[in-house]
Amino acid sequence: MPTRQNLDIFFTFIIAFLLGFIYFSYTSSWFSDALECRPTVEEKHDVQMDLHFPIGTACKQPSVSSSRPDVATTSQWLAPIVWEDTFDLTVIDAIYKQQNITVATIVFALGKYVRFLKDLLESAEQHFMVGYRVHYYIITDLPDEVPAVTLGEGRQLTVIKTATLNRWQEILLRRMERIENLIQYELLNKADYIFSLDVDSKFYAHWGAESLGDLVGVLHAWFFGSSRGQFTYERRPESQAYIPLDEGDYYYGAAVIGGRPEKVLKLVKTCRMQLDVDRANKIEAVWQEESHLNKYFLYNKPTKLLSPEYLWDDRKQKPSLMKVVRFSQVVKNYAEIRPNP
Ligand SMILES: CC(=O)N[C@H]1[C@@H](OP(=O)(O)OP(=O)(O)OC[C@H]2O[C@@H](n3ccc(=O)[nH]c3=O)[C@H](O)[C@@H]2O)O[C@H](CO)[C@H](O)[C@@H]1O
Ligand SMILES: [Mn+2]
Repeated sequence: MPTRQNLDIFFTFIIAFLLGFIYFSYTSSWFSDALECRPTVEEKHDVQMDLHFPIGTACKQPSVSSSRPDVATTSQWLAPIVWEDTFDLTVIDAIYKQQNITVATIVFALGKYVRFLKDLLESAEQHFMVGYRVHYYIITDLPDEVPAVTLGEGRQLTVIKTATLNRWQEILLRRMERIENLIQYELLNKADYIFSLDVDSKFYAHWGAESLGDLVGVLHAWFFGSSRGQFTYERRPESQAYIPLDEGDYYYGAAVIGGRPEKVLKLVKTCRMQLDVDRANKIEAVWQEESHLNKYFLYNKPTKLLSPEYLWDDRKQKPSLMKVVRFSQVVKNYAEIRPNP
């Protein structure tokens, strides 16, 4: 016969167990992932990253001739260069949608640059990785000024407070180090892909999973088609970002850097170390972290290149080979917006 005391102990135990269960399921991401059957990043490496194509998906037959004879669609090392009409979104989405990926999107907005966040985020919600999980990480010294933007399903935003810096050059030089920390302490096991984006920008058209790759660079709008001698690489041998005049593939814009977390980590860590050496030697590369990025990409080739459709400039006339502008730098008054000349 159960006594009253035994029953009390029994029910207390049940209630404690239920409370523990609820607490654990709220606090443990492992638990919620397991409940949702979301694979760990390691499992994804093995299985999910295969380009599995669902049986019975209708799509056009690929052409054997080039769909874009007017532009180069591969680099010398056979990395694709992504242009409109070089990919079939039906096929891309059939492959990537089922991978249930999360794209971490890192944006710096310090000082007056917070004013660009609203347009950037609102346009991203319309055009950027729509239908995929996106986690924005906004790094700012003015967290209270981050605008409230309505986010779609599967999309979230985290604000990270950082110290104010009074030189714009310093803000740019420190980007690599901050991205390195964020990946190392937060994103390695949370994100499948990463993009770092300039905040003074806006999305105008589709930007989707065709942009994903192990290491992704973008061809700078102002230097596309220029000869390598004209690229604004760092030309002083004293800097770690030095590139000789007779070397160089493309001029890459630092406004867009992408890839798998471990690949981007290697990039930002290497650039940060080179920046540290330059700092110790009291030399600042001509285009700050962009010069170091260009050096990195010269000797560590990106696996996917995004055409200038993915980094245009509102001030620039659109040539006929540009069938679409997806993402573009907005016009700004440098003297008014930057903390120093
Ligand atoms: C299109 C492109 O590739 N742009 C690059 C270019 O000039 P940009 O003129 O595009 O540089 P920028 O003034 O937009 O600065 C780059 C980014 O740093 C952040 N920021 C900068 C200043 C500030 O006071 N607060 C703040 O938050 C913000 O995210 C901004 O978008 O060269 C810079 C280095 O000199 C960077 O490599 C930029 O990515
Ligand atoms: Mn910019």
